[in-house]
Formats: sequence, C-alpha cells, structure tokens
Amino acid sequence: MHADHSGRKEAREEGETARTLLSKSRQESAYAGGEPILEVRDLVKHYPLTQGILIKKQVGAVKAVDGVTFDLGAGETLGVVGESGCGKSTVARLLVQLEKPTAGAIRYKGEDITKLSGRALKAVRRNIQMVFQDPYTSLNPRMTVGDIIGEPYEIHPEVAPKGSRRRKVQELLDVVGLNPEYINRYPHQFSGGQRQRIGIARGLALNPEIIVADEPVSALDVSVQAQVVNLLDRLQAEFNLSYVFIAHDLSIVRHISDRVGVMYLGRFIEIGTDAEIYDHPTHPYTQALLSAVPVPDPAAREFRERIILHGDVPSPANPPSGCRFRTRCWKAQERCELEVPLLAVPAAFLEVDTPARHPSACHFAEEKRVVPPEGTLDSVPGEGGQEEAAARAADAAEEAPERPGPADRDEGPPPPSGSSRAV
Ligand SMILES: Nc1ncnc2c1ncn2[C@@H]1O[C@H](COP(=O)(O)OP(=O)(O)OP(=O)(O)O)[C@@H](O)[C@H]1O
Repeated sequence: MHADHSGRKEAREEGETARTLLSKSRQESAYAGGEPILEVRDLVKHYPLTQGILIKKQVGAVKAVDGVTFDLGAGETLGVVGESGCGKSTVARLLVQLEKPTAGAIRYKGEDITKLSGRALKAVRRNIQMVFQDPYTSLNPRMTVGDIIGEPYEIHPEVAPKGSRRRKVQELLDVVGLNPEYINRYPHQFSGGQRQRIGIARGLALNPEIIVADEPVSALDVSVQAQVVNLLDRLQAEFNLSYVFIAHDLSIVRHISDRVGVMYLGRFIEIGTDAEIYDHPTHPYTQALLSAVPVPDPAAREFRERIILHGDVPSPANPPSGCRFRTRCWKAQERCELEVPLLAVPAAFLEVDTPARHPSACHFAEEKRVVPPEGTLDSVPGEGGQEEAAARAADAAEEAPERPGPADRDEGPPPPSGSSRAV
C-alpha cells in the first residue's frame, strides 16, 4: 500500500471508481503476465516425524508443502483452494515468514526473502502481512482494539511515531468501517464480522503491499462473509494491494480472485484465471471439487454433473508415487503411478487457442465443464445496490454486541442503528 493513512478518505472516493474498473478488468485478469510482485519457486515445507523420548530419531516427514510454484502480480488476487490438510495454511505461514521453508524460494520484487535475516527481513515483513481465519482467537482478549491494531507500530515505530499512533489507529478503524470511537473497547465487545474488520485493520497498519488472507471469512455467518469479502475488495482497489486469498469455499474464491490455484496434497495441480479454472477445468481433481459446489438455481442444477471421489486424501507423510491424486482418480493409468505430472500447459492444448490452455498437472488433462453457466454459481452479493444494502442491514443486526461491556459503560451507548458504519 503506497497511500498514507491520512490520504485514505480521499483515496476511498477514488476507490469507488477504481473498484468499478477493477471488477471490469478482472475478466481479463489484473495480472496479465506483467512483472510479478511475488515469485514462489519450488517451495517445500517438511515437518519431521520423530520417535523416542530422550533420544529423538527422525522416522519420516509430513510433506505439508512439496514443490509449490506460482507468481503474484501487483494488484492481483490469487485464490488458493483445496481440501483440508492440503497445505494451504502452511503456504500462508511461509509467505509471511512465520516459518522457514525446507527448500525453495520466495522472491519479493526479485529478492529471495527466505535468505534474509535481521533488519532486512524485518523490512520485508512489513510489506507482507497476514489476516487470520478465526477472529475469535486471533485477537488478544486482554488488549484494547487500539492496542491490538497499533501493536505493529511497536516493532516498526518508523511507520507511526508514538504521538501519531492513536490518530492512525482511528483512521484504520474508519477505513474498515468501524467507529473510531471504539478504540478503547475490548474484542469481546464486538461480533465476529467486526472482529475480522479489526484483524484487517491490524493487517493494514504497516501499509503492506501484499496481504495473505488465510480463510478470512470461513468462521463468519454468510451475510457477514459477503460484507468482509466486499471490504477486502474495496481496500484492494484503494490501496493497490495484492492478495493471496486462501479458502475452501469455491464461490467466494471465484468472487474475489483474478486467478485461482488448486492445491492437492502439498502441490498446486492446476492454476489459471477464474474463468479458466471454473469454466474450463482440465484436472480431474478440480473438476471433482467444482462438481460439489452447491448450485442454488434448480434449472442450473440439472446441468451439473456430480463427481464423487472415493477414498480419503492420502497422508502427507506418505503420499502416493507419481501423481498424488491417482489413488482417487477415475482416469488413473500405469503412467500416473510412475511419472510425476508437471504443472504445465498440457501438450494437447499447446497449439490451440482455448481457455483450457493453462497449467494443469495431469497426464490425461481434458476439458470438462462441470459448473453451470456464468452467474449461477456466485453466492456472494455484489458491491453496491440493493444486495449490499440488504447484507449491511443483516450485518448490523447480527453484529450488535449482545450486551454492553465495560467500555460501553465508560463511553456511553453505541451510535444509533441508522449509523452509516457497519457496526
Ligand atoms: N507444525 C506442524 N507440524 C507437523 N505437521 C504439520 C504442522 N503444521 C501443519 N502440519 C500438517 O501439514 C499438513 C498441511 O496442513 P495445513 O494446515 O497447511 O493444511 P490446510 O490445507 O491449511 O488445512 P486446513 O484447511 O484444515 O487448515 C497437514 O497434514 C497438517 O497436519
């Protein structure tokens, strides 16, 4: 994020226009192969499995992430989807340097940040921030909202010198749609959606360029999910943020993403623009995932073919040889057992001008449309208009604190329900 917080209000108005432009450009993808802001190459994270109490002996490893490669463009949103345990959160922790990878590179503006330490690492960390999944446990209940949002300034005082911190935090509260007067309240006085807004404000505190959002709306009620997704969308346009948006809800991922990467057992198995992945998937696993997405329109539901996957996801401590999906794949042949399929444009599509021409790690990649035509999948209300107004009303009703807490007594009642803020 390049804009200073003091310019955020003006930026917000401009953001309205930028947002419209962004959603238009999204059909073509905001990142059309330009200079990436982040390049992830062959990223590996293995957790050792040990035996013994006094003398620990390594007997294997959980291959949580096992060769992940992707680019993230400036201003782009890359959605990452996959079943539970496929390694999404591990990728997120590696990107924000909460953990060191076993191997591989994460290049931020060309520099491999996995090799950095000390001051250089601290400087880079500022630019890549994380928003966590669970707004109930990720906020310290003993700290006020002001202290939570302002905490990053203790580590990076250069961003906000002591005298200006309160004002900065209040601006951040305003930016995420919360009342700046709530600065002295505690997390328990807010509902789930509001807490997630607090988490987002904290993520924005250091003016980052990249936000890694790990299941940021999974723990929220559906109407509130739409609010938070739309907020993230607006903030991206305002501050030119790049997002890695991790989720298992494919409808939400489609709504917010320019490109989507599908993960299975520690690897990306297909990656492309949202239209390529949702309307022209070529990997059997992507097709199976998409076929399980709920379709609200009964007419469209008839169009959809359900693909039932048999068996459980194999253990990441002992993944299958060759193609990791082969044990559940209806197309599997001997080659799949022997040869690891590369994440590349399949030979069959190399010479053809088709949306199926995108990287897919399958020896027998084949286009199969499993999702009904455009519009019938999206369950997230769009921005503006009646849908957002309805969501805001639901949000306001859901988010009113159940009972006043100590800060309510200190500061008087919250603003009337007609307040324009989503409180
Ligand atoms: N610190 C750790 N030590 C050992 N194994 C771990 C550790 N962290 C994650 N794992 C394992 O790595 C694999 C990938 O976990 P990860 O949390 O990244 O998956 P995920 O796709 O984010 O799943 P979920 O959606 O359920 O959070 C899992 O098998 C998990 O048990």
